[in-house]
Amino acid sequence: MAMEHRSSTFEFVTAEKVLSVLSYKLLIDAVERGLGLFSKSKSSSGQDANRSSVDQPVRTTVAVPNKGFLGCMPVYIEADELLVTKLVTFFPKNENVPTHNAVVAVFHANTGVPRAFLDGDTITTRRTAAASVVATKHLANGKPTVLAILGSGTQAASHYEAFCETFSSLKQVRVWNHKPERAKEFANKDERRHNCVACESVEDAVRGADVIVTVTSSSSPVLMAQWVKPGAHINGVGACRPEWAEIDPNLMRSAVVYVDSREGALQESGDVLLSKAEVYAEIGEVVNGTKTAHTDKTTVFKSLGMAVEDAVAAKIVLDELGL
Ligand SMILES: NC(=O)C1=CN([C@@H]2O[C@H](COP(=O)(O)OP(=O)(O)OC[C@H]3O[C@@H](n4cnc5c(N)ncnc54)[C@H](OP(=O)(O)O)[C@@H]3O)[C@@H](O)[C@H]2O)C=CC1
Ligand SMILES: O=C(O)C1=NCCCC1
Repeated sequence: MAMEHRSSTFEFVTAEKVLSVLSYKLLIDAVERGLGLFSKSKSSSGQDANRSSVDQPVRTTVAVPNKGFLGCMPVYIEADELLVTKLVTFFPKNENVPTHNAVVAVFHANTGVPRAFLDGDTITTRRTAAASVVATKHLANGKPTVLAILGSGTQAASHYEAFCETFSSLKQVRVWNHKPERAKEFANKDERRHNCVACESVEDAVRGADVIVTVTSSSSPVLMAQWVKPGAHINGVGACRPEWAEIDPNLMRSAVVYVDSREGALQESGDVLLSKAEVYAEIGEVVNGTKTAHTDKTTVFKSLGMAVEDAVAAKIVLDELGL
């Protein structure tokens, strides 16, 4: 559907179209490259021939008191001539409508003229799981056989899909939710029941797990240090406000902590700020080979979500649809 915009036209890409082309196979490679470009951009000087320019400020947010917030996430990726911004809302108390809603706007980088508007929900859902997969590929200690997912909402579903598709070594996925019936519903879906079990407690879910994903809207820790197997890898995906946390501060302090953006984490992540944990590296630095993947230690990838991930996802959609 083309929309008139002054003398030019731009496309509106529906949720169905995004879903039809945004495969994890394409996305995981693209997100990995995007994370690398983002971290390389800041670590090299303007004189460096290998410099890769990514201009991505930390997300700005406006709050709707007692309800949620609107986040604005712009980025320019010079190497791909991508000028993109996502607008995303998070209203955690929503019932019967999604808690996250997003649109992604893509502009022509040479003129600034709008090029396309994309439904942003699948982009947000899938690129976040793709980022966790990338971190897990680099940081997990060997091939994971047991995955624990804390939370049973939209991100739980995308992480289940992306991890099962990527890690053929997985034998069991355990899911916990603060409302146990929802964990059971999640695990009993036809396409999941062959390898997915619902657990009554977080401890039962994470005991012995190789990889743990926290995808809750909790503002206080749900994952405690004493339950985690030494050497496990944790993807901390929720708790995107400076006063919120999902992970025990003791676990944050004792693990090797990786983030998507150091600057973002130091402004937005309660898990990092409240625990005063040291941030060892950006995951993009590991991708670039400039920081070590401490696979033998307990590792946390604290994900907050970045516009660079949305932009590379939007590029896949536009390329695949020939727009
Ligand atoms: N890092 C990133 O890039 C991104 C992070 N996120 C974050 O990931 C998290 C999950 O997002 P999403 O799956 O889309 O959200 P959903 O609303 O779909 O799911 C939220 C989950 O958290 C559970 N939950 C709600 N309140 C609590 C609580 N107090 N304690 C424990 N669990 C709770 C919900 O259970 P129930 O429904 O049964 O109440 C549900 O299982 C959120 O924090 C979100 O902001 C999201 C997008 C990107
Ligand atoms: O990156 C995103 O998109 C989001 N991150 C944190 C929660 C809101 C959406």
